[in-house]
Amino acid sequence: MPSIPLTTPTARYDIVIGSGLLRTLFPRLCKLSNGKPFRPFIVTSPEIWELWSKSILASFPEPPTVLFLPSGEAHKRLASVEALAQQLATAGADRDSLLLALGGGVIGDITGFLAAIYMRGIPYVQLPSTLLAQVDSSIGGKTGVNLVAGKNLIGSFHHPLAVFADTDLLGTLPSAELRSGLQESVKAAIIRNPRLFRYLEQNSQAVLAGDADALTRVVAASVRVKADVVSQDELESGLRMILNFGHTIGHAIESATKYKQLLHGQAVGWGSIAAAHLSLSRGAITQNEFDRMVNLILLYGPLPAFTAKAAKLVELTGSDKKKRSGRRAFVLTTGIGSTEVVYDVTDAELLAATESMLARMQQVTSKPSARSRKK
Ligand SMILES: NC(=O)c1ccc[n+]([C@@H]2O[C@H](COP(=O)([O-])OP(=O)(O)OC[C@H]3O[C@@H](n4cnc5c(N)ncnc54)[C@H](O)[C@@H]3O)[C@@H](O)[C@H]2O)c1
Ligand SMILES: O=C(O)C(=O)C[C@@H](O)[C@H](O)[C@H](O)COP(=O)(O)O
Ligand SMILES: [Zn+2]
Repeated sequence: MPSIPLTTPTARYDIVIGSGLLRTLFPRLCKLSNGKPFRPFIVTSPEIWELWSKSILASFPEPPTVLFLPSGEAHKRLASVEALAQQLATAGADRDSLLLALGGGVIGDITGFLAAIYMRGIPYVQLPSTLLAQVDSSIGGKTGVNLVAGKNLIGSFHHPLAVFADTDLLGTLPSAELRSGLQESVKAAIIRNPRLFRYLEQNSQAVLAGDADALTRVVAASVRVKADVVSQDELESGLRMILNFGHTIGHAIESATKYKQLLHGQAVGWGSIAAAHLSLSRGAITQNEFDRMVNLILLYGPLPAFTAKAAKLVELTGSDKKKRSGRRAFVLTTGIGSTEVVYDVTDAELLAATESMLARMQQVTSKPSARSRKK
């Protein structure tokens, strides 16, 4: 069973990946707490609990308290954090309590933030239940919520005590969610792992069919990329920005569509295509590299169409957190497996790349998406 360590100046923990982890959760938590008593609180959604409560409860001597949050990106906001904090207080949670985030990136980001601020900080463990959460969001300690003004604008860095990525959970994941998560793995491959890139190119059938070995391999390779980057730059002062490849425009798309039209991974897929266009226009990648990147992104689609103008998207990049002293930081790809962060991308260049991405969207999608996220 892969167990990948992540070490930063403030934290050290393992990301354990494999089958059957939920069924053995309680003894694993006892080991983590070094014999100190702890009171577990599970934060999850009713849908996930319905599917997986039996497995989770199997290892607990007494049922833990469960706090529910409705599914969906639209609930990733401060009001949800306050409601959960109130429930924690009413249930008597204290600094010996341990939050367990059982869910996708939305539950993980909210629970991590709640853990960061409840009583000025309590511990939590990530139990990622979507592919996206297993390959990306459960790792690295970025927690927070959205504002109308922009994505993840409120939050903190607060690392979990451990990440237990039980790959059995992926068995109940809808196909669109699996494909959305794969966009973050494609991102990891583009920025830092040419071997993963080739594996994703050559094994799409097995990966998309949910083959357990193929998915475990993709999760482990993606986690290694993220753990390696975060270990070197915990607070995103430099290297960590590369994990934001595709997110400058991706986040603008999510914000322009009010977090309702696209899944995060789908927005990142479009944003990655825009970033590849910009990289091509600067001569940072060859036409062949560009084609392989776009083909791989679309192979793990379909990416639904959305409604937003290029100029609006460029305007919305104004709230990007990578900005330094007012200068836009942009993550370019300089080849399969390599990146460069540049500070001289002009509005005109970004607009042209965004327009090229929108033109591609017109080509590959016939009609606007009817998909809308749960409110
Ligand atoms: N903190 C980070 O570093 C980081 C990294 C990447 C993404 N994110 C954030 O993650 C969020 C997206 O996460 P996501 O894609 O996991 O979406 P999500 O959390 O909304 O989950 C997607 C859907 O899948 C359902 N679901 C979850 N597990 C399931 C299971 N095992 N079986 C069946 N259904 C299941 C959920 O109920 C939900 O409806 C975004 O808010 C994004 O900003 C954070
Ligand atoms: O962990 C990181 O660093 C990332 O950028 C990972 C991204 O996939 C993720 O979507 C993250 O939440 C984006 O963070 P933000 O700081 O750009 O809001
Ligand atoms: Zn992301």
